[in-house]
Amino acid sequence: MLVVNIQQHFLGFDLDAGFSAPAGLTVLFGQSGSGKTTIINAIAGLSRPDSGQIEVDGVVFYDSAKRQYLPAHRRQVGYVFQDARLFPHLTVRQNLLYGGWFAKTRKASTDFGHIVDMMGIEHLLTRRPGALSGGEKQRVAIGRAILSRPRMLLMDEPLAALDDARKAEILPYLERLRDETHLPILYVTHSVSEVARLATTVVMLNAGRVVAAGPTSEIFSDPATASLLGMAEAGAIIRARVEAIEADGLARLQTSGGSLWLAQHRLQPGAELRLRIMAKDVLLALEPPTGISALNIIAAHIRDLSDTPEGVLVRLDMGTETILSHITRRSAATLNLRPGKSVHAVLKTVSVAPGSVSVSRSSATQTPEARE
Ligand SMILES: Nc1ncnc2c1ncn2[C@@H]1O[C@H](COP(=O)(O)OP(=O)(O)OP(=O)(O)O)[C@@H](O)[C@H]1O
Repeated sequence: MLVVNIQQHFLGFDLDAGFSAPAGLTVLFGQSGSGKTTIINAIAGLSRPDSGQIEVDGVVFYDSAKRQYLPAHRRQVGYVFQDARLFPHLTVRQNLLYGGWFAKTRKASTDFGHIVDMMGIEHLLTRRPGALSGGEKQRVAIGRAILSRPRMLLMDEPLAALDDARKAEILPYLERLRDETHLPILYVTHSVSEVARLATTVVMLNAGRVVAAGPTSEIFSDPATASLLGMAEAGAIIRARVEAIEADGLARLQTSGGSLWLAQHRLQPGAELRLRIMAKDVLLALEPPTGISALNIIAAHIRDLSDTPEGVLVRLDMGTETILSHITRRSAATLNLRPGKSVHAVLKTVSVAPGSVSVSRSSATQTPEARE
């Protein structure tokens, strides 16, 4: 577990940020200039805050009150930057083993094989970085960071320099990294779809302060987060499991609120997914609507309503999950929406996180099962 509580003053900017990041992938998320780089530089030991504490798994990196400061080279923090920063004259194998003081032990060679396999870079070991794609270089850079046996990993926008195809290629490796290494990973990104796909915990920063922190689904279904993201990006993330691929090719998904159907051809029964449901794509009806093309209609209860500059954001409980719907003030008044009321949420679009993987637009007439 990483525990951070630091203060730093620059001319025109004050950072005062406290949060903890458990094992798993914690995304540090916030607008440009909100203090993300200042925080990760302080954790890496590249800069010293004015005051505060930083601790990883009980090891004190910095404690101003106790005058403790562990220099960067003794922190054992793996750092992955936007650009892979590999040595161009060394092969991939040599890059991976660079500084590999541990390389002669049997455990080390097992680790090497395991990490090479986890990052899918076995076939690249004899190449030099010049002969790798951007995504491959990043996988090697991540492999190198893990091979240094870090206490934790810091990743500063590791996909920002890649095009969408390369991003999609690397995301499954980041998921494996998150699920198999049990390292705390602090990951900086501007991309909501990366957060949706990867984050187990989200720390939202605004002007040097932590404005929200917690499990991803909770943070994204919070109206306060929605207003920070803006209504075009606001939306909940819910978990789903693929139950079956039906005869017409639609995948039937089980969520805690009921079944959903998705036209996603690459899904396999049993797969666990994260779905992103944008607030602007959720309509509300008092009765289960009939004769409409939307396939995904789920019974829900209104938890609360909050005003936005453009309308009303409705927070809905759907089983144990929470989703958001952004509607006009006139609609909210006409339907007399209030907390506790039962409604039917019509999901125009459900996308598998990240949004770039696939988007399902339902086209069939509603079936009786679709109302479940
Ligand atoms: N060494 C410094 N001296 C003075 N001001 C600094 C210094 N480093 C950062 N700042 C200021 O601190 C604020 C936060 O910067 P920081 O780089 O941490 O933000 P960020 O969230 O990482 O932004 P971005 O997403 O653009 O990388 C900015 O206003 C920046 O100008």
